[in-house]
Amino acid sequence: MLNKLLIKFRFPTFTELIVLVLLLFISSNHLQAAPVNLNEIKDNAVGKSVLYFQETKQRLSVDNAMALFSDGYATQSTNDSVSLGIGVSSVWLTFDIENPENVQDYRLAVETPWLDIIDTWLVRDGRVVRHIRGGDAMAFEERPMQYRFYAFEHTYDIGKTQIFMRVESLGPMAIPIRLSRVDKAISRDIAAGYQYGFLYGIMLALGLYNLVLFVFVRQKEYGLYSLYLIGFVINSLSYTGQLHAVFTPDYGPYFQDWTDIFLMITYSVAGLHFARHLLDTKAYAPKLDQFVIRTTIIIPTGMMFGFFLDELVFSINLAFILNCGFVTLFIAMGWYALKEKKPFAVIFLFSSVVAAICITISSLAVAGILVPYNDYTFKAIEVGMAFEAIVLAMILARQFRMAKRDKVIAEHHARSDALTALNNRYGFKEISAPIWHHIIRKQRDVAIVIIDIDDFKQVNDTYGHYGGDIVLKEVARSIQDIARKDDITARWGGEEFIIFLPETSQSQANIQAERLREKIESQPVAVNKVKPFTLTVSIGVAGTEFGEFNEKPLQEVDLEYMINQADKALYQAKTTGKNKVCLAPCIMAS
Ligand SMILES: Nc1nc2c(ncn2[C@@H]2O[C@H](COP(=O)(O)OP(=O)(O)OP(=O)(O)O)[C@@H](O)[C@H]2O)c(=O)[nH]1
Repeated sequence: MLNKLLIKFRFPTFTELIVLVLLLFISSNHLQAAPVNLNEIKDNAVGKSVLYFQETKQRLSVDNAMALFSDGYATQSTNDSVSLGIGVSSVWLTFDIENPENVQDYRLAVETPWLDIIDTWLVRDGRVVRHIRGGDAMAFEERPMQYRFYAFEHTYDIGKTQIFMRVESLGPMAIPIRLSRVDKAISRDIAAGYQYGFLYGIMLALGLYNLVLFVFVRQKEYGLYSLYLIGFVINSLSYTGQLHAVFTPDYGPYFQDWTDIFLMITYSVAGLHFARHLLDTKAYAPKLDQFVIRTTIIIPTGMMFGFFLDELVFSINLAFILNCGFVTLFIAMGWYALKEKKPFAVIFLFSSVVAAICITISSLAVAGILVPYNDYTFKAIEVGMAFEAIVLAMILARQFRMAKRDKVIAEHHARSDALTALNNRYGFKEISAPIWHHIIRKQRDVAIVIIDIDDFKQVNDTYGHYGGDIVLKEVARSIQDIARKDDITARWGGEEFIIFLPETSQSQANIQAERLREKIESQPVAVNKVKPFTLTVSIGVAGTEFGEFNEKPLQEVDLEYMINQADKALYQAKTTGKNKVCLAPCIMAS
């Protein structure tokens, strides 16, 4: 009829048009996808050669399915991965393999590890020559290959081999099929082994490093971060089957499924709490913080109910919800931290967004939406997570350094006097104690000088507290100027100062003290442009001569006693006219 139309060159009648449309419709129903030519492929996704349909009611036999395909009851896949959503009915797929020349070994793999049951029938000349069953629901050791994904190898004879597959799964129905020459598949496996080894190696090393830090530093962040990272790596190894192939080959799919769910929930919960602590969200985003806490209580509790009631699908859904929420909550926490100008917020948010983009790329690629399915897009999720892990580790390392620096600063503040920047009483004791013991061991001389500003109350009364503070700073500066490198200077109390002079006898210390007294006396102090006034100090000195103090060997004296003696000498200086140096045991020096 079509020929007639073309030969006569006239407009078709209405009836002819109807027939033409029907013919077109029938021919489109008899879909004929291009076969996969083994001459042309080495290592290819074959999705675009695939026809598929979904079972509607009861389970079909392979003969029923073949009949339906030959009746044209199918849809042509336009993507490398056939993708139909979550919780959908089982799918039948078919494609032809054309081998024009040599008999060759090929590996067929379905590259998502979560598909429950996959059956493949190889058909030649209308006869099933091989049936291969596998999938995630089968124990690892019962699968056609001890491999990450459903896969089998086959030697294809010359001519056409039809492939019929049935895929059943409760999880996302994404079916990326790859046909590779076995040698190519093996080299891809080796390359993937290196890539995964590298990524997981980094993540595990970071996880373990932070675990060690947690054990020694006892800071929650390190523990949570290491749980998050190690949990993620073990989860990846578990759902790709590698963990079970090595450690738990006999435990079966029930154990494997629940291990995946437990690990997924563990690392998500640890990751979320890690982010809360790192960013301190409780302080400025209490609602979000509470939401995260509740989420990490409710979902694992629900999951445990699912576990006790043996509701696998319910628990899987909860784990997926938490996993999706995980990325969103990370970004939300990062966003709040950024608004609060928290340190590390920018880099935290950046790494979370990169991870989220990578996860989306992999998900879309596997779902066959917008993003082409290939090795890079498939592994984007791992790369994204590794990137985030490294960035978070860097943040933790920086935080560790900052915490150490803060500790040093805090310790310094605890030991020094804020007004004069000299040591305070605590700092003085801390520093001088070991030197005191050293001097005793070596039988050297040592001296203590205590300085008190004369009539300081009057300074305060005349020039105010502010003026008094200026005087205190001036005296501290003079003490610093006179002191030698090894002397330990401190503010001992209100307007009292102390100097610890190692390797110095009492007579030498007396000279130093006298020098100091003269220096202060000769240096008028100015407060608020008022006429400068003169200060005086009284000083008490206690020290050894030839290794003896008050005719006692130094071993029989302690530092407190020597300080006490210097204080008594100071008291004598005060009570006998001020502006003078007195020596212990209370001998007038000048
Ligand atoms: N401005 C200022 N005054 C202080 C500080 N610490 C203590 N004082 C004051 O120092 C004064 C010490 O007074 P007193 O103990 O009577 O001693 P003084 O007036 O120096 O008399 P003498 O010691 O007998 O010469 C008090 O008025 C304290 O309030 C301080 O850090 N800054």
